[in-house]
Amino acid sequence: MIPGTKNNMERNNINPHDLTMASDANQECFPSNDDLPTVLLHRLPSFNSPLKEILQPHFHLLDPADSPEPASSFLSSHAKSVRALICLYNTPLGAETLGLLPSLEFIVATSAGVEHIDLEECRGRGIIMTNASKAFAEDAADYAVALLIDVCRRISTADRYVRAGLWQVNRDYPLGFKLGRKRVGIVGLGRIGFEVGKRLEAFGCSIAYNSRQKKPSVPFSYHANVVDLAEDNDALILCCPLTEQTHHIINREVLEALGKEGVIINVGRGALIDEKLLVKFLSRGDIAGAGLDVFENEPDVPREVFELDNVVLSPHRAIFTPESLEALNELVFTNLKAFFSNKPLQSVFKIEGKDYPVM
Ligand SMILES: O=CC(=O)O
Repeated sequence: MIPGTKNNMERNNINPHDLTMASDANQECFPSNDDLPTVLLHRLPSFNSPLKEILQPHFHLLDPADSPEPASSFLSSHAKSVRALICLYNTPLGAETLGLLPSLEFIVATSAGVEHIDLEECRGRGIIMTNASKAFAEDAADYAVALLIDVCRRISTADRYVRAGLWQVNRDYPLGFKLGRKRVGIVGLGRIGFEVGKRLEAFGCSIAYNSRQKKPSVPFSYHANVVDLAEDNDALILCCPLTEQTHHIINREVLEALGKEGVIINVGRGALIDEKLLVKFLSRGDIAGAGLDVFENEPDVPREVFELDNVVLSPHRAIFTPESLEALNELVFTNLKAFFSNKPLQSVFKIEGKDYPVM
């Protein structure tokens, strides 16, 4: 366990600058301050300031946010020696920025999804990459299941009903429907999708999935095609990364196959769904409901869904808890330490060939 995360620091009253996290391997690797590898902070989430404190003693950190210069001129003049980079999911990392970093060997994405990173460019340059789904999978899966239960049992709607004083007026609040024994199709069986499946099995649901390849070691049934998955299931839960192949993977054909009783939950990325079409299907009752943590143009949410009681909305928060941020900080630190000590990385994904990241 990494000692320097905020919760731990508060609990244990530790000063992050006193941390002695450098292992023997680290000491061998970084014998003096001058030899600390340069790590660029390509924007950190504002709510995750402990990460900087954790990394500070072990790496030479370069943070454009500390400089009054615009990021691009800062990078042109200071970033030639950057060997590793930490980046945030909604900050694009394109060929132009990567071109300012000739020594870059390693990218640490602090997100599960990496559609903001130019993967082709990284592949071409042989840059290694890790993402954060290992830290986030359990919390994202809890949230996906919570959204599904909320939509099925109408919990958010019931909350609004009670708060509006409608219970006194009408005792017949409409029934929701049972989750147990429902058939659930998971789109994308990476770490998050697998955790969703595990949880829903415990509720007595039957689980099927679609992903690029059948996974020999999982007990869930595989559908090579999302239309078939929608046809055969009562709910779809989207957990896959956004790529050219998965953009609008939920299209008219899939929504029609899901049908009037079908529910869709999205904790992946907004653009996995053709959002305008989804709104039409929801408004007309052509699918039963949706639980949406992500949207095509965040933070904009189509106004029409505000009127719909069969939709539960959430501001892209599925992955975040204090615990998952603590796990993220641990993962980022462990991976950087491992990379610069030539040790195996956690949650690395291959970026040669046609491989895409797992969420
Ligand atoms: O949505 C957030 C992430 O991809 O980590």
